[in-house]
Amino acid sequence: MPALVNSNPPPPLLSWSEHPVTTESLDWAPLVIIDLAKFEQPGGKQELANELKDAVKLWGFWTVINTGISQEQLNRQLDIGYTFFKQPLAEKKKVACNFSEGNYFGYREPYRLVGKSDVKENMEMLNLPKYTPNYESYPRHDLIQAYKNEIQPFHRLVWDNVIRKLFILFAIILELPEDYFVQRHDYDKPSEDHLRYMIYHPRPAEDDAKIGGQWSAGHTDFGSMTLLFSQPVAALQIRTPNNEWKWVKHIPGGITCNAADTLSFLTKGYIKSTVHRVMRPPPDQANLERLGLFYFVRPGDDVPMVPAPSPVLIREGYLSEDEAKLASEGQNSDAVKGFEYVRARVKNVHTRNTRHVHDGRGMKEVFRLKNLEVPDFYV
Ligand SMILES: O=C(O)CCC(=O)C(=O)O
Ligand SMILES: [Fe+2]
Repeated sequence: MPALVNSNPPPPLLSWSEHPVTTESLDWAPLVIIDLAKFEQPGGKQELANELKDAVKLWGFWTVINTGISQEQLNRQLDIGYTFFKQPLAEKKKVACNFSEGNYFGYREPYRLVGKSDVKENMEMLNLPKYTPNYESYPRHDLIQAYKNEIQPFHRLVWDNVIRKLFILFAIILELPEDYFVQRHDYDKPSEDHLRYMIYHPRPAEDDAKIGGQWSAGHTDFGSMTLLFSQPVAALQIRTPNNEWKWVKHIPGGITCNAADTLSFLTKGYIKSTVHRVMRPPPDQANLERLGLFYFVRPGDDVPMVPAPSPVLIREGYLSEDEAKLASEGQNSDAVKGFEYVRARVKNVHTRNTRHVHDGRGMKEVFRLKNLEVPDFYV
């Protein structure tokens, strides 16, 4: 008899079809495009680091192309995500985010009301931890388990092909050893990193009008970096250095990237964590489901949250010699570690009362945890 293998075929996938791009001419953000095909070429890393420098300092957002991730691989992930969201709620809730513990892994259900309105959130998401021994016993939905053979390599591919390279470019920009950020975000070490499927469901115009057309309030991301696989439904806006809101344009095959709060405080504000929000799409796209694929990079669980001892930060006045010395000697046994920060931050944001946000006043506070002070926007 042949060896017994799992003979149940995985459930069939629904097929997600890409929407057409908007024909509206919107006020697009002028994001720099980083061509990762140059990365391995002689002098390529230095060239890309030069191109990326202003983007990380001023804009906090940029787009990468030629990532080595194929359209077919991307489409399969979108099909898996779409199929997941079309399952019954009871199935999706089997593995859910636990915000009381600041745990973002699992399914987030759109049950909350937006601000003071009677309008419900319109977005669902599923956050998948890394496929490393640390998360082997972490519960996963049956559908996700059934497609493990595809999700597992994809999850790591995103890190290897894109995240690793961007961290090397940051290190070059800051004149640090090339592996400085890579080591602190190692795929094989525990961290709160996750691959995310996310879907926004269109709302009636009357409902959107009640909440100022805002699908997601202005915020910065908590971790180190976020990757958003570019998709055609325009909705994401960033707040520019001049405090204007500009739309992020679809770059087919590209990945929009943004630096997040951790990289900003590890570099004393040199790397910018830019405020962004999600709005009701333009009229020709306002009735479409918006499916997205993301990778949220978090600092390693055990990484002390102390500034990088970068000569650039010292030269440009972001960091004193004393702070740099302390950081490089690792004399910060009391410093908050990555896991503690991320969990506390997720818990804080998701369990607080944000009912005043949509009354037009917005909010900027400071999140404090031991040695850390992080600006906290909700606008
Ligand atoms: O949907 C998007 O384009 C952005 C979502 C976002 O900013 C987030 O989930 O942090
Ligand atoms: Fe975000």
